[in-house]
Amino acid sequence: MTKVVLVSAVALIDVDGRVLLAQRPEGKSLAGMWEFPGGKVEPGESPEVALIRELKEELGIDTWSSCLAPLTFASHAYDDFHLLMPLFACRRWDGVPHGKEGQKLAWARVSEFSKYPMPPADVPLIPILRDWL
Ligand SMILES: Nc1nc2c([nH]c(=O)n2[C@@H]2O[C@H](COP(=O)(O)OP(=O)(O)OP(=O)(O)O)[C@@H](O)[C@H]2O)c(=O)[nH]1
Repeated sequence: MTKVVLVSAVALIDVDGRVLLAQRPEGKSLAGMWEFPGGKVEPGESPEVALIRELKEELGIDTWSSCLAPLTFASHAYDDFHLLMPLFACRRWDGVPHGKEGQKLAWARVSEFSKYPMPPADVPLIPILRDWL
């Protein structure tokens, strides 16, 4: 039976309309792929709370539930689990994002996303983000 894994992710959007992508480090699944910041929702967490925690842990920034607008979601069958991933949009945070776990970051226009290979689950999200921005 497939396990559904809930992962919360965000398109952080800067004043120029660029979106932050983070590269998955070596040694992890999908290493080298560029993804939206976020991570697994732990038991007892809402997607928003999980995202706020992950943004602090991974990027060293603070944001708030009121700044997280639901945008779309990914639903993708990986070999070993089914990913369900709400994608929020966020334009307000405190601090300057930096890769606290050594991951590379890139601010990219959606029109440049083809330069940044993304996990298969993320591919259908790109035109939605492009039309929305
Ligand atoms: N944060 C994030 N995760 C994504 C995206 N697209 C996508 O398929 N994922 C998958 O969602 C899961 C996120 O888990 P995670 O980031 O909290 O945990 P992890 O690095 O330890 O993953 P792992 O257990 O697969 O190694 C990973 O399997 C990752 O490949 C995305 O755009 N952002």
